[in-house]
Amino acid sequence: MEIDQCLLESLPLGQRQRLVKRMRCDQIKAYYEREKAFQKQEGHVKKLKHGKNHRVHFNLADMIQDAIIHHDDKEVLRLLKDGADPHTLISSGGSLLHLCARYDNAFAAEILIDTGVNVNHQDEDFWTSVHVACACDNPDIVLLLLAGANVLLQDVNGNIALDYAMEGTESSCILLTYLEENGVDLNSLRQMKIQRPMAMLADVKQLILAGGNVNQKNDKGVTLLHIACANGYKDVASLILDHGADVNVVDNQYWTPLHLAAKYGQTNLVKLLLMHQANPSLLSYSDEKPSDIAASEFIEEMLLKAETVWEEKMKDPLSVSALSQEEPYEEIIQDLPALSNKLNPLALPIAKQDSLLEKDTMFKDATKALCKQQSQDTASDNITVTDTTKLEQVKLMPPAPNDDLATLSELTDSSLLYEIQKRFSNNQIYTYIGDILLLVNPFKELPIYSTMVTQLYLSDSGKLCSSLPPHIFSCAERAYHMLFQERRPQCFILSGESGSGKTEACKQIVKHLTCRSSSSRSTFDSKIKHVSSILSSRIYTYMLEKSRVVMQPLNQSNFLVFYLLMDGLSAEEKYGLYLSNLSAHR
Ligand SMILES: Nc1ncnc2c1ncn2[C@@H]1O[C@H](COP(=O)(O)OP(=O)(O)OP(=O)(O)O)[C@@H](O)[C@H]1O
Repeated sequence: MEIDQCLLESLPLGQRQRLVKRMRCDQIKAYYEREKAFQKQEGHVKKLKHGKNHRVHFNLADMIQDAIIHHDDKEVLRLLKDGADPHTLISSGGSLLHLCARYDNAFAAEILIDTGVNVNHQDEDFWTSVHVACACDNPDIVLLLLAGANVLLQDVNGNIALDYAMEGTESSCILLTYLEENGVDLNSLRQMKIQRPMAMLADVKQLILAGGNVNQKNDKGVTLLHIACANGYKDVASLILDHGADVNVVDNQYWTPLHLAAKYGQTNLVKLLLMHQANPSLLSYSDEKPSDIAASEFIEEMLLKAETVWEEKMKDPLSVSALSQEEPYEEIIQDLPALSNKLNPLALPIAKQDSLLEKDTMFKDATKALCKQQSQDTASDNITVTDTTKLEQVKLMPPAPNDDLATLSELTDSSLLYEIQKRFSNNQIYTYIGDILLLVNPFKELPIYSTMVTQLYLSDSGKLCSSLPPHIFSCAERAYHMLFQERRPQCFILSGESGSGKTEACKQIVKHLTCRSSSSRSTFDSKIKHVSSILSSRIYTYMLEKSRVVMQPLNQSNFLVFYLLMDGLSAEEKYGLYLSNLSAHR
């Protein structure tokens, strides 16, 4: 039913509304009919191809990993009976036992040991499952593994499992008793560990003597300086720096040696790098400065001061020479907290730190912070940064009674609007309404999307964590788990008017899901980023709605992909496609 717009506008209001309603009904009817016809056709094609409806299939190796993670004991037994390989390797090169150690699944671990798996299997960082069990403090698994495992096996950093067991934990006590009972002397273990930096120092000296390049990168862009700084090998770092190492060198993830020293709590290395004019303001791949990821407040404070000094230097380059290299950090280093004698458990391979320790520690920190805030002030107006937590963690609001509007006692337009407005003014932009997540676009950057936050929302079961506020990451997490539970594709429906934040929400969902794609996360992440930038309908600060492609307003850009296309085509190809200059096309 087509009606002329002018005619429509000339009608009285009531008549116009009735007409428009009829038009809508016709449209919807036509839409359903088209859909029905389309589905029939699709079903026919699928039947021809497969003879049955499409379903997602998982292989046994994936299914057994999932069953171990979710403590689904029956499923583990069934899968093993159906032929799942107990020697299956997981993405980190570890075994299923590593997975049991990570997820504290003693039942599955026992079954796997009974089938004869190698309890001393080492993953790509040479971690055994005892290393994992200690790092995650899962004492039942430690006890179970002691029966056959060699607890003195070293990982890539020369650390034995005990080095990752926090002092005073049950895992640490079990291991210490075991070592004592077996006559292992802790002092000789320490000596063994000290040999590592000595060996590196000797290797580096030899490299320098032979005229080698101290800035040589490996396939991950990592240099000797990165390694020395992450591990706290001060003598090695000093030597390399004195022989022309680039202090601001970045690896493939844009991590500088300063990022690593800060992240792994190597206070002296942070100081050394700053004295060698390391730039404290460089951003990593995930847009973080070294101060954002500092392992201790002390390091963070040192870096923040250095950032100020650096900024001043940038404003007035002449002052660089006026600044003594030692002075700015001299005063700080005197307050250096006493270094512990214990083997340093922070000297972890980066991937391990991220996947094992960071999540647990952060979660504890964040929940601590959230509880603290909640008891201080439930209205969350007076948010204070606690001593033990990072800024970005506290910016997550504490859970509140109005997190789910479906639970309100009075549900009217005005009560809903009131609650949403109240939340919005608290920067609580996400609200649940039952299963639906409502977002109010804040049009400003909120520190609630960092990798740390996404880690917090990772859940083993897919259940919403009650100590975390509503968030797009929790929806992404739920979809991820539903994928496994229902064994069929999941989809997100993002609805809202133009500019309401659908594209951004979609990006956050993808970001969270890429975190789940464990092994090749960084490459997957960058692939996704590339795709989104090509498909982007917005360029720089211009807004280009898809509907505007047919009518492009003055001074607004086209789709990014169009410029890329024009850039890549030869003159002949352009001619063949009737393309002339950029501005001639809408
Ligand atoms: N969660 C958010 N936090 C901060 N700013 C946001 C958020 N979501 C959206 N924005 C801001 O709003 C702008 C528009 O959002 P977005 O592009 O996601 O809207 P959209 O719903 O996809 O619009 P359209 O339907 O026109 O494509 C973004 O460029 C960004 O500046």
